[in-house]
Amino acid sequence: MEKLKGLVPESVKRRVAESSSDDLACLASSLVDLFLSLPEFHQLIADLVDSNQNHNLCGKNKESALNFKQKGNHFYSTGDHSQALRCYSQALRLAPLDADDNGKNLVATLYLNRASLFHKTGLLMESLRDCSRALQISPSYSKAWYRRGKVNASLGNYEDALHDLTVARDMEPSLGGKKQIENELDILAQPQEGKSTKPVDNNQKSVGIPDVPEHIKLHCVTTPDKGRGMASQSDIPQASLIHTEEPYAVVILKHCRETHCHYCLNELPADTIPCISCSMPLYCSQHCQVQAGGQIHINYSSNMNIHESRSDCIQEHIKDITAGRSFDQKIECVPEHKHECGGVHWPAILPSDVVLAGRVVVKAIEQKGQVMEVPNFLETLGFCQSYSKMPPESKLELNIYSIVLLFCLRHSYSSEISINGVSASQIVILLSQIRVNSMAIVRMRSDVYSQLDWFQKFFSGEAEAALTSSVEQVRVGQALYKVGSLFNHSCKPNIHVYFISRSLLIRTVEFVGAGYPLELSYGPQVGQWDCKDRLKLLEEEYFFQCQCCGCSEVNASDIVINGFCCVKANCSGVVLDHVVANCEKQKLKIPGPISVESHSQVNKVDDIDIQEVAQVLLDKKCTSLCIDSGYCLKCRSYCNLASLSEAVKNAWIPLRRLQDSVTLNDVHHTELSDAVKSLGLLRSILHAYNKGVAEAEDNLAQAFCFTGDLESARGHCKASIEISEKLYGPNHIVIGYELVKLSSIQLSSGDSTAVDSINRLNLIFSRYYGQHAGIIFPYLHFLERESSQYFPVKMRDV
Ligand SMILES: C[S@@+](CC[C@H](N)C(=O)[O-])C[C@H]1O[C@@H](n2cnc3c(N)ncnc32)[C@H](O)[C@@H]1O
Repeated sequence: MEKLKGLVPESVKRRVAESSSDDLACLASSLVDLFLSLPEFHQLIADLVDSNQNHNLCGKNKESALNFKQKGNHFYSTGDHSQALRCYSQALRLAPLDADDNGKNLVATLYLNRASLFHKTGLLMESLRDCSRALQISPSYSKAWYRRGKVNASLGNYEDALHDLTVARDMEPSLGGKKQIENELDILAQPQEGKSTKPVDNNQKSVGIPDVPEHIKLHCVTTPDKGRGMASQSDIPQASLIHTEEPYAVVILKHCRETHCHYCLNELPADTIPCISCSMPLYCSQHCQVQAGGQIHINYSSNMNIHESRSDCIQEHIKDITAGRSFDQKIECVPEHKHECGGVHWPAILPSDVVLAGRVVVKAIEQKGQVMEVPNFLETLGFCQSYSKMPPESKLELNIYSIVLLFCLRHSYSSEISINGVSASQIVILLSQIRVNSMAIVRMRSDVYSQLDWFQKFFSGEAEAALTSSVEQVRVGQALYKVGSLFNHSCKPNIHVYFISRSLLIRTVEFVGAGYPLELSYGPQVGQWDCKDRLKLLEEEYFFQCQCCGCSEVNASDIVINGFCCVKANCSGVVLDHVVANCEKQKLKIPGPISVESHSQVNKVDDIDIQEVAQVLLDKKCTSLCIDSGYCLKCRSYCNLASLSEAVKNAWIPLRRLQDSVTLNDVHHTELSDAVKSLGLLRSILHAYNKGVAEAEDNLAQAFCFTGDLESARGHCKASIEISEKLYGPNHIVIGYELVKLSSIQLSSGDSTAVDSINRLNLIFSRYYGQHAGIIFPYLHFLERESSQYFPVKMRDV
């Protein structure tokens, strides 16, 4: 792509830089002509769409599949189970569905090999699913019936095991084989201990998305500052579910391609399923595979005779297993990966948002039922866009990608797709809409589970184990939601977004009055960053100047978050550097008199210290408030910020070193004591509620956990939380995440106040995630279970 950019003449680049959404068609038409005249462009398209190249990234390849199968068999026999699994799964990814391997279907053989591996390693459900997959492809595969019977027997599912083994015996051609199965059947025929129960297949379990209560009705409102936005027609209590929605289009992010399902975006199980026509996507279940790639058509005719001359219940059993019950579920009418399939490279190579644009175009065309001459579907989608406000470099990229995508779609989807200035400009607009309207689908960072390891190590007496992770969310996908994109941003959001699979759910995090805007955070929040950093990010990523209450009204958090403390002893005032001071002055330049009432954010703060700090700004009711950098806002004492900033920089050196040592699992005592001294220095220079102090406290908590000094760890963790409470407010989800750490430390050190922390974090989580808190964050169940085991009396009192 860089090469193409370099081939665009400077004069055209200037035109692109100056272009607006109104004159795009003419510009795009010149670019199409330019690219068509360049051999390099034709080569690039050929590379992206040709599925028959030597170094094919995404196609099926029987030879490679057989190679991986052989390696898998080798690792299996030498006992290297994880390598064997990797090889079988890779072979499955590469094997064409109709490939033959010594008279057997290769894919069915691979599923069976993997099923044997799972059986051997105790992954019984995975094994059962792979047996069924092998049988759906080759219903008369006696070894697969046999393996299925054995796995069902291991699961205690004796009735199914009997049926499986009966079918296996009948289909087994060799006499020796038949005899062996007879023996197994004899053993099963003896009375079995325990009850025969159907095992629950978690792979097929999906969480139902609840309906929004009927009395909650949202409507779209328009304001001069923010355009369209959403509001409620009536008052809404805190923690109410106000909106759920399925995406219009979704794409997995590149870094999650090997770890998450390409359809539902959940973490992949061990028994991954590949796409049937290419080697790129991986799915967690056949349901997701079919939703993404379309229905699989297997020719059952050659297997029709397998039902003959068998009892009704055995016939029913064969039909049940080989027809694949999971396909019965309702299939979306537009399989979203289908047009990218067949081994072409472009879906793997182009950026995720360009692939997402391709999915939007195809879905829009499919829904219309005809390929449109001009894809004017954008109007019907109704997303806003900010093309004209984008920097020149982004505009050029969008213009190039739009033409490349059109060529890819014409090759892979429909030759009727027209490529001209009008269609290319429409794709440019679509890409710019995706930039500002798409949402990142997130998941809780899975190494939260490493906390679980850490925690269990404490209980088993391995005190040197470390608290390895904070609770974090990772982006796994990018999606467009038609209604979801109408919610505007606030750095002090009153609603919270989360995802179950690909479904969007929105909940209020505080009481919201009728008609009041419902606003979520696009990323930055008050308490996380100061105002200037938030404004910068929103400007750079979303191309707007934030007009939310957090950025336009004085709030205590923004004043103290990067503040220095006053040089005068016992003064709780704050000293601002010139960047923060200028930013706060901007807020006060709002036309009209400044009254205490207008600054609702400050009035809401109930903590007396922090209110005192902020109140200094509001005591003088005029626009010429003195927010000079370097002077205490409360007592006006002067503070030499230049020398203090240098001291702060130096104080961070030992703290960062300590952090690195924790990461490397190698903490020395001297490092720890240097870091404690640095924290003391930071506390003497920075304001008591400065974010940097909270981070230093958190670093130390982690390091003391590592060394097993849980009392110190608990103290630093609490100190960090106290600051976060001032910056975010006491019931913010960030406090919930920090309480997870604190309660883990408390539980580990036998401190019964863990119960209070767990109760508090449960309240916060249910406010943000409602009844889904445990699904989003399974570690909650673990904390509850452990605390009721160790402090049963206290838990009962709650
Ligand atoms: C996802 S859209 C939200 C819906 C949009 N207002 C509309 O009319 O379609 C994002 C766009 O809304 C506007 N917007 C959202 N939050 C804003 C805020 N806090 N301040 C100013 N503009 C905002 C910006 O133009 C931004 O690019």
